[in-house]
Amino acid sequence: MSLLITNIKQLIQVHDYNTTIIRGSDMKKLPIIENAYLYIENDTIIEFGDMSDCEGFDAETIIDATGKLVLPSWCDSHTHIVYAGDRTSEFVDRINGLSYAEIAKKGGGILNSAKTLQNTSEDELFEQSLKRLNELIAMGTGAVEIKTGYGLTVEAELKMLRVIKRLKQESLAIIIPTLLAAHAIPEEFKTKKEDYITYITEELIPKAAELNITNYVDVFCEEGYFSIKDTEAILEAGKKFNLRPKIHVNQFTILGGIALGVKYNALSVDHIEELSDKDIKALKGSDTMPVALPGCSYFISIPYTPARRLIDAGLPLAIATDYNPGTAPSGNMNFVVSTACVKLKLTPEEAINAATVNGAYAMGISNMYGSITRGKKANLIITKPMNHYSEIPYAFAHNPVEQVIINGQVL
Ligand SMILES: N=CN[C@@H](CCC(=O)O)C(=O)O
Ligand SMILES: [Zn+2]
Repeated sequence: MSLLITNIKQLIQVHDYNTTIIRGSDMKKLPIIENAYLYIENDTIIEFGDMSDCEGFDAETIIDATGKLVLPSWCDSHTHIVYAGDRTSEFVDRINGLSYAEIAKKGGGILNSAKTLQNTSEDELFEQSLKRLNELIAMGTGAVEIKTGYGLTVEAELKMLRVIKRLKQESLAIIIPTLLAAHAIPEEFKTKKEDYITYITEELIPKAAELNITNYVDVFCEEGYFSIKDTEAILEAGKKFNLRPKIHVNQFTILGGIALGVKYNALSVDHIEELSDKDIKALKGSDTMPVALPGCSYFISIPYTPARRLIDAGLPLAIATDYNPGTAPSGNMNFVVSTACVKLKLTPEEAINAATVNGAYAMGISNMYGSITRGKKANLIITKPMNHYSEIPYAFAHNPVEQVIINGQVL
């Protein structure tokens, strides 16, 4: 199967060499070719260049992209899209002034979603999740991380993992599963949190590892959820099964989760609505990607990640949706890219780098995804007609995506 895309107004995120992470001031650069072509064989990018050099390709399919842009599809490195039902009643509570903690206290929050998921059949959970997955693919996402964390029992967490595995089998999208058993303390463990930690470390993680579906472990390191000591015990247990951390940190309070994540060589530390100079120091020189989730800040009205401080300190940054029923019920990466510009003060170049190469890095797949590079997988967005990539974040809440290509297949 071969595909030639011609007359591309701007071919975006073009790298001759395998770029796997973009840091600091380099995030301001977004390499493009104006009036370009792109040639794909099967699932792989074979060649690209100036339209004037587009000769000798005998492609089975030709797409004329006159007036349109082509860029790598979005890499959404933080989602919780496997959930059951919704939490619309909490939405109204929040409008009426209740905080995330207050809503959780009155029986809402993660435990509410866990109860619903435990009572939902595996098939039904799969159907609901597939619908969300297809919606976000249509909005330009080609690779997505999906967390467990609404099970909170061995049975329900494994059910979530099996659903993620099925999504992986049935969808063209690249799916990276993460085990988030330490998402909240179940009601029955409320007065004996230590026992839940033991349950996770001695039962849940070993059983989940047996399924061989995930390479990552997550913890909600936050006041009222999992302390630094709890988080360390879980990361230590994960390490025995080669599960690399991708953790929730600094969403509401700074507990020291960033330094702990770096100590355990976390692939990413996510949220960071709160940030100290000590956190920045811990991240410097590490292989850990900070991830901002502006959709969550928008939806529950908490501070936006101080992204400028991270990037201006020479660090990389990824952005993701955090798609979940409680704090970010949207998988629209176009909105995230726009919000990153408007609220996090990223330039369009920085936001696109954060949502492509660095998003792929935060899923451990940036050697194959996230940029237009010969030999990398052909995961692409063809936009609607527009003049410049800045229009993607500028026209917020518009859908800039006309066509999505995943692993060389036009959807
Ligand atoms: N904060 C922890 N986890 C999710 C929210 C989960 C929920 O409220 O259902 C987040 O990333 O925001
Ligand atoms: Zn999350």
